[in-house]
Amino acid sequence: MLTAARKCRLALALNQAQKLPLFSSAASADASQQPSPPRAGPPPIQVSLTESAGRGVFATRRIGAGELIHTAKPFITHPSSSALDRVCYLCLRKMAIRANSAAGGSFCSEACTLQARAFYEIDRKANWEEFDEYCRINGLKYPYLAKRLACMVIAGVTSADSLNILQPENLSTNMISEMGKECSLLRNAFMSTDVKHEHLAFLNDEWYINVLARIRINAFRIELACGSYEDFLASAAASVEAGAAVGNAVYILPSFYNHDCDPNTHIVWVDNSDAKLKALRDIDQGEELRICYIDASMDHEARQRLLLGGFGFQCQCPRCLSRD
Ligand SMILES: C[S@@+](CC[C@H](N)C(=O)[O-])C[C@H]1O[C@@H](n2cnc3c(N)ncnc32)[C@H](O)[C@@H]1O
Repeated sequence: MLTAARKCRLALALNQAQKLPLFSSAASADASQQPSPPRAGPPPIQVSLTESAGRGVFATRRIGAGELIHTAKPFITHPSSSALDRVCYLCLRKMAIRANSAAGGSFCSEACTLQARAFYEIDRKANWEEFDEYCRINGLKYPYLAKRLACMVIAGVTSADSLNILQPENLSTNMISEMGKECSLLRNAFMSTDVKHEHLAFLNDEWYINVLARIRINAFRIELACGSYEDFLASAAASVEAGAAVGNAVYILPSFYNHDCDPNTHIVWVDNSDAKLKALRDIDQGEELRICYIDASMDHEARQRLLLGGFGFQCQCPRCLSRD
């Protein structure tokens, strides 16, 4: 049973989420048929509390196997360092490597240029040498998502608390103390620019730790699938090109999907960071939609270890309970 206070908190959180551009449209496509054009209207899902895994995503009607449930726009993206000169700064679409491409990244389209212009300008003002070097030596990727979010906040395109709706990871004292260094490198990079100090007031250790705790548990590694959008609709689970990782991204609605080692839903990226959620089998109205956070081909022990270490929960899905 939900208490009135929990219902109220959930309603507030979802109301906040609905103000963000979470998804573009829902589409219907049976695996055996030609893909049909995207259908307008809200996707057939809702976020509600689960029995034991916090919030989750539930079907509001029967969803057929192969159906594209919805497409979600990312809230924050960042290219991986190896892909910086070959993917779009904003949407991570692959581009031809250009000899004269800007050091801080370039864009695939006018639309991406316009959408990112304000925070791209902030990004380009700062000297990232020390920050990049620290991340490179320590093999860190998530600080780049925090850096992008900081640029967006400074540019005024989002608020400093915009990720608070997402579940945070419980961080160890060790992790928290290491984050202090990352935060000071991030802050120092902006301090050397003409950004007004009052616009940097949010950028303290507490903000950084809160943001990283959410990014660590909710960020997706973006790997583009082989083939076209039609291939994606027609196949059960699109395959991924070798070395296809183009970056990382944080979404709002996809972050509410819980994990299952035998999932009924699959998330793929076809040509950019727009996430496509597709039903892997028939899903009943009211059933929870779950994706797999890890490589489902691993054995039971390895899956449990990874989920506990990386996401902080002991998987109790039917497959794990049967020790498969
Ligand atoms: C990406 S979030 C999913 C949404 C989350 N339940 C929420 O309320 O925001 C991942 C977190 O959800 C919980 N979770 C996801 N799948 C789970 C599962 N199969 N069993 C238990 N907890 C799960 C864990 O706390 C995990 O760290």
